Amino acid sequence: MPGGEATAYGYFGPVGTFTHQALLTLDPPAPADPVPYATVGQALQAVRDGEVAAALVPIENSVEGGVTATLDNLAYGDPLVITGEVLLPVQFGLYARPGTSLADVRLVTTHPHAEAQCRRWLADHLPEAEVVVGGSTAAAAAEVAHEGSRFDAAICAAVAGDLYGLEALASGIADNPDAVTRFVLVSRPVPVGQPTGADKTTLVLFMRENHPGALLEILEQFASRGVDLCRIESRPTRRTLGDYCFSIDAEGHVGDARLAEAMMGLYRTCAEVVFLGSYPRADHLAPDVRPGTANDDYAAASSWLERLRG
Ligand SMILES: O=C(O)C(=O)C[C@]1(C(=O)O)C=C[C@@H](O)C=C1
Repeated sequence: MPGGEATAYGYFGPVGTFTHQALLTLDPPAPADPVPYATVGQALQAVRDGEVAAALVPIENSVEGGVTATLDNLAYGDPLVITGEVLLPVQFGLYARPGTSLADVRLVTTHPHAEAQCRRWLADHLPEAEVVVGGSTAAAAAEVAHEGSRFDAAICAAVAGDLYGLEALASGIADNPDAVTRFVLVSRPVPVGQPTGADKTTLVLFMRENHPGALLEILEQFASRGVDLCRIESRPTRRTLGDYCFSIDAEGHVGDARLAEAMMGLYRTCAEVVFLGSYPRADHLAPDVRPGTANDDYAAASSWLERLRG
């Protein structure tokens, strides 16, 4: 970087995406002049290239599930780590150029996750309309705003509709009004922060070979140490059809003895364990520590073993 290390953050843009709104709620706040990128891949590549200090990208939605562009990029690209997360309730509206009525809408554009979250409304209110999925909800709004755009309307946030000079044809159109998207702040590998008592750890696990009970062996590492999982999904390894790895969020921090022990068990059991960071939970929920799994319990067990070994 000319002029030294980058300090600005990147995000999945343009201005007006849900990711941009989530960025504005970061605590501590993001440095001034965040940089929008048109795709999750470009935002994460900018972090790898040192163009930005970190990037905020969506990873999971309460209705549509994992954002595969993010999960796969983190699992397979050059190493990156998650240092924080943000939760944002997401609500959608249908926005069009002023003067358009609902009856005029034939062609709609939006982000694939937004389309999936408004499917019922679209089937009920615009059964004849075609939906073309594109970059992001805000990019869809910007596209519709062009005079002469082939699209009649965009599904996006009210912020994006207003920003790009569109008018709401309908608001609150999500099939589930309580949907929440989770975003993660990603940087190049940095020393892991201190445990806060309410943390999450993200891992990707590659198995040695497929065999009966392989997933159970992974789950046992967590279960026997009283570690709860917040998310587990399988993703193709891209090697051969039917070969999958597991993307996991576990409750706790690599500095917590029970999670560290579970990770050592995974290291022994799996072909590869990709550590994607331990970071504070956005909901500040502290884990329910099962009897015998606190740091003191592990320390007492180690001292006992040391005494036995003389
Ligand atoms: O397109 C946007 O506005 C985004 O920030 C992306 C994204 C997603 O990837 O899930 C974020 C939240 C909504 O669920 C829909 C789209």
